[in-house]
Parts: sequence; structure tokens; C-alpha cells
Amino acid sequence: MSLQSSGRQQREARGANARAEGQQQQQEEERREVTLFREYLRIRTVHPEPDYDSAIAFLERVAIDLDLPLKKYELEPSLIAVVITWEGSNPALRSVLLNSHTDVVPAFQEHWQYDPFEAVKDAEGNIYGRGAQDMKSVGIQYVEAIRRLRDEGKRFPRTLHLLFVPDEEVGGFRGMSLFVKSPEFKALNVGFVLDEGLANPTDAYTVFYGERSCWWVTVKCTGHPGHGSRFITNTAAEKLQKIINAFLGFREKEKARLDCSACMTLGDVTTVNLTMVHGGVQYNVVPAELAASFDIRVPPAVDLQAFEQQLESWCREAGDGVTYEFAQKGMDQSVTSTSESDPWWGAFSAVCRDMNLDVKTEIFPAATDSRYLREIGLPAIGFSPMNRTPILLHDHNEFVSEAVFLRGIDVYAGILPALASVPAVPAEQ
Ligand SMILES: CSCC[C@H](NC=O)C(=O)O
Ligand SMILES: [Zn+2]
Ligand SMILES: [Zn+2]
Repeated sequence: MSLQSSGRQQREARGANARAEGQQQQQEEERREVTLFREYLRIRTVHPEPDYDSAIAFLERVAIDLDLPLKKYELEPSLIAVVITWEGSNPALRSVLLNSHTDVVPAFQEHWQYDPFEAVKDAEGNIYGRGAQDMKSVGIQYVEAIRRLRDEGKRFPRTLHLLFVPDEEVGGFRGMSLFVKSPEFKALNVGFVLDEGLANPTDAYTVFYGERSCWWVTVKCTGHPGHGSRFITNTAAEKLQKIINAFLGFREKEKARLDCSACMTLGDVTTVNLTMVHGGVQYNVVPAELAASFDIRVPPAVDLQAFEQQLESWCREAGDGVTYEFAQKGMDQSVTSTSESDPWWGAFSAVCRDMNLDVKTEIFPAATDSRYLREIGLPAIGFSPMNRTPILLHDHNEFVSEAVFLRGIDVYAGILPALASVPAVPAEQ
């Protein structure tokens, strides 16, 4: 038997130590907000088989504890949206929707310092778990901010709805996409939405007012087949080479544009990634068909018609028999107003200023459920209040510190009253 303990044993030992420390600290002083957050992290709502039943049971307990009504809406068998509502003093006004998704992406245990579903808190107070940033923290921060405001006896004119949706991490097609089209959603009478954002490693907080369109495209190249020992003309591979060069050449240019400007962010440029290649039969057979799939993200400022013409011309120039097909083609480019004269943004930004939060507005680089809400004309802001935190969503060792998590509750306890007190906007008068 080796004297050296395996990586797994070391991890387990570290986990046990941290757990022991965590438990000791918890017995002494852990705040209930943190305990609730860690409890939520331990629920395995992880794809491909998320345990939504346990998440719903957890939310039912949260609602009872908050003394607020909870409603469940079945979007598809076993896919349920949960809404917890704090009614405003003037429920005729449009409501504020606080959205979060309950599902999380898979975690590869062997790359984690601690078990991704144990919610270990280390000696520095960092809480590790899949969903720590994306976005179980946010769901609990909404809950705890509301609890605090209610405990203080506050009440605001506008209704606040806490929405917990499934399926976001696999596109929201069976989640938010269905929910926004339902009469039950319409009945929520939503006027403004807060949804997820990203951590920011600096002192600043990033706030997202739009997102890039997601295009997933497969380019199919056909050509002459034949024996692998010959110079066959007009092959699928030569066409594929031109396609890859054109797409990745454009990628280089966009990357250079991002790298050479300090004020540009990922959301301002187009990214192109070759994510799959398909085709071929055996070593000595020149294939009649090869295909490449690309994940392309296009900023809202780009003319989508012109961009598609560009793709079309790259395919034409690659030769005959080159076609493309979309698996995903986001066409909505709505962005939410960040004009100080906009009543919602005005309220949000004013309260951030009052709290001395340094806010940076950006376009979200990937896709969130906000796109379904913006598409039906609702203003939506992506905001996960995590500054001084590395961006670790979907990454190994996802964590947020206890201090940042708790500060985020203070931040919402400032923002929610401002949003729920926005005076009647013109459409409501
Ligand atoms: C367009 S469906 C995919 C949605 C996914 N959202 C989070 O990572 C993304 O790839 O951005
Ligand atoms: Zn998310
Ligand atoms: Zn995610």
C-alpha cells in the first residue's frame, strides 16, 4: 500500500476538515442566510437528471417560512416554474420579476477541491458548490432581502414576484420559453425583470442590459470521393479547409478587435468557435461529405442580415456543394434601456449610486433566460451582485465568499424597494 495518499483521499480529508470547521463555525455563528444558501447548493438539480422535486420541496418550505404564497405552474410534465409573491400595496401596477433558474450544469468531481454538492465553506469563508455563482446564490439573496424588508415592516406599491425556473442551462426551451407564452405569466403583470449576470473580479459590479444572439450553424461540404492514395479533385476536405479558414480568420479579426481596445468587452465582438467536426468513413476513403459546426455569438449592434450574407458568401466561395443549416438562430436584438430618463433604469442606477456601487454596463456574452423576456418587450437587467470574485460559472471549483454573498443581500435590500416603488409609468396611467 502506498504511503502517499491519493488525490481523492486528500480531497476527502480536506473536505472533512473543512466540514468540521464549517460545522463548528456554523454552530457558533453561521448566519441563517448562509445556511439556507448552502442547503440549496446541496440539492442536486444538475443536468442531465436534475432533482427538481427536491428543489420545489425546498422552495415550498422557504415560502412557508417567509409567510408568502407560492404557486406552481407545470410547463411540461415534471418541469415546474415556482412563483412566490409579495403583493404590493397597489397591485394594479405592473410587478417586478426576480428571476432565477434552479438547474445547474454538470460538475466533474475529480477536478474539484471539495464535493461540488456538499457546499463546503473553507476557513476563509469561501462557499464551494455547483451553482454557487450560477445562480443559486442569487435565488437565496432575493429571498433573504425580501425576508429582511418584511421583518422591518416595509411594504411597497409594486408587487414582487420571485420566479424559479427549470431548464435554463439547456437553453430554456422547456422552461422560460414556454412560461413567457402562458396566460399564467401574463397574469403576473410584469413590468421589469432582474435576472442573472456574472461575477466581477474587481471592486465593480457588472450589469447586463442585453445579450449576444446565439447562432449554431453546421456547414456541410460535399465533393468527389475516391481512393485515399490519389489526388482526387474537388474534395469535401478542400472545401472544408476554406470554410474553416474563413470562419476562423474572422474569429482572429474579432479577437484582435477585442484585444486592442481597453473599453471593449466580450459582449461587443462576435465570437466564432469550431465546436464539432463530422464525417469520414475510413483512412483510405476520400469522403463525399464532411461537416463543421460552429458556435457563433453576435452582438446586438451587428446587422444580422448582413452577417448571414457574409456566412453565405464564405460558403459560396468554398466551392459547389457547400450548404449551411442553423440549429439555433437568435434573431431578437432587443436591449434594455440604460437611459437615466428610463424610470426603471433610473431607479436602479440611482440606488446603486446611493450605495456607492461602481456599476459597469455590458452586453452579456452568452445566452440567458432574459432573452425570452426581452423578446416579448420586457426590460430585463442581468445582475448577480458579486464583485471581488473570479468568474467561475460552469467552471471547476465554483465558489462565492460568504462576505460577498451577504453583501449581495444588502445590495438587493437597497435595490428592491427602489424598483418596487417606481411611480406609475406612462403606460400605467
Ligand atoms: C442558446 S441555448 C444555450 C444557452 C446557454 N446558456 C448558458 O450557458 C449558452 O450556451 O449560452
Ligand atoms: Zn445561469
Ligand atoms: Zn449557466
